[in-house]
Order: sequence, then C-alpha cells, then structure tokens
Amino acid sequence: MRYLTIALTKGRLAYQTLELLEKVGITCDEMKNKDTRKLIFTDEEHKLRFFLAKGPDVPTYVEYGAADIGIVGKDTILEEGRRLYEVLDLGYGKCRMCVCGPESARELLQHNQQIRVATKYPNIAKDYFYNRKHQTVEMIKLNGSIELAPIVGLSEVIVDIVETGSTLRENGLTVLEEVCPLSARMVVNQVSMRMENERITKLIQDLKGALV
Ligand SMILES: Nc1ncnc2c1ncn2[C@@H]1O[C@H](COP(=O)(O)OP(=O)(O)OP(=O)(O)O)[C@@H](O)[C@H]1O
Ligand SMILES: O=P(O)(O)OC[C@H]1O[C@H](OP(=O)(O)OP(=O)(O)O)[C@H](O)[C@@H]1O
Repeated sequence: MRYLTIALTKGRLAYQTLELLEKVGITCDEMKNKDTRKLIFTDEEHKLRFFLAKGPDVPTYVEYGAADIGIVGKDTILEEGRRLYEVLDLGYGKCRMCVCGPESARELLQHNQQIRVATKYPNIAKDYFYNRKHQTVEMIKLNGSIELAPIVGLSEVIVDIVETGSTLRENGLTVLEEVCPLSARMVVNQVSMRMENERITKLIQDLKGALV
C-alpha cells in the first residue's frame, strides 16, 4: 500500500486540523513539537504522510499530486483557482470575506463609482466586483494589514477576511458588503480520487462522523 500524502495549512487552521485528525485515530505528535525543523511526518500504521505548508501553496501541492489531500481555507481555494475536488466542509476556521471600509464609502459602492480596492485576494475581489456587481474598480494587491489601506488613503475600500470584527472596529471601519462565508475544507487531487477512491472515501466518511 502506498502512502497517502496530506498537506495541512500552517497557522490558524493547524491546531484544529490536528485535533480533528486525532478524533479519527490519526495522531502526529511529532508535528506539535514547535522546536522541530522537520518538514514531513509519517504515520506508519495508516500509511499516511503529512506536511505543513503556507495556505496558498496547499492547493498547488494538491493539483500537482505532490499531496493527495489538502486541508485549506475556502478563501485560498477560491483565490488560487486550482483544479482539485473540494470534498468536505470541516466547519472550523469560520469567517467571512467582506468588502469593508469607512461608513462614508457605502455611498461609493451604491452609486457604482470607480473606486480603488485593496486586498490580499485580487481574484476573489475581481470576481465579486466584475462578475457579480458589474462595477469597474482599480485593484491594489497588498500582503497584510489590509485595514491600513482606507485609513491612509491608498484605497476607498478593502476586500478582506472578517472573523470577530475586532480589527475593523479598532480601526474605525465596518463591513459594507458580504462576499461569501468561509471555513476550512478538505480538497483532493483529481487523479488520487480515482486511484485511491476507497481509502479517501473512508477518510472523508470518518472525518464527517467526527464533525457531528
Ligand atoms: N481572522 C482570520 N484571519 C485570517 N484567516 C482566517 C481568520 N479566521 C479564519 N481564517 C482562516 O484561516 C486560514 C489560514 O489562516 P492563516 O493563519 O494562514 O492566515 P493568513 O493571515 O492568511 O496567513 P499569513 O499570516 O501567513 O499571511 C485562512 O485562509 C482562513 O480560511
Ligand atoms: O475580524 P478579526 O477577528 O479581527 O480578524 C480579521 C483580521 O485577521 C486577518 O489578519 P491577520 O491577523 O491574518 O494579519 P494580516 O493582516 O497581516 O494578514 C484578516 O486579514 C483581518 O485583518
């Protein structure tokens, strides 16, 4: 039996992903050791390999088949647009993709004016403004602290993740429109889904069972 390889997202989703895997009897204690520089871990019993990667890289590993399975946020799946199967909503990492800005920007959105949109998610933002709202905007790509953009005058609004809303509140910004709800998802390589159907289907069923 060959190893199935699972790519996990580093950061916020990692802890809950490892907890969920533990519930279905897959443990990877070695991965929890913060001091380790080891990148890939093996579960001999279940013939699994795991590694942690930056979110946007997870769909890449899965599309190319370097990982059979990935656990990644829906935002990243939408933004990366890779060819893969999204098979399960894991229900954690819940947040929302939103258009945010100062209350004064609401009018600009309603009157379909040409505005600047700062975001770490240009593909999601383009799809929202061009295809759903039919509004022409100027897209400005940023890599973090997106909420700064409307405060310092780089853009009128932002498209970003809102979880608790604290970052917006503490910076005098608000949600103006909701783009879509988000959560962690399980994704599968298209060839692996056929070649390893039985094992992958069993893992999906086990995880589903652990979610309820
Ligand atoms: N408050 C939040 N901010 C960002 N992502 C969140 C939040 N809550 C849940 N998520 C989900 O967690 C996933 C992974 O989060 P991660 O910690 O990698 O955040 P990131 O800010 O995108 O990464 P980085 O810090 O490397 O730029 C996101 O893709 C998203 O689906
Ligand atoms: O609604 P909240 O609970 O405040 O969470 C939302 C904030 O968290 C994320 O930023 P992150 O902490 O990943 O930092 P970054 O801006 O540097 O990406 C996101 O980009 C928002 O800024």
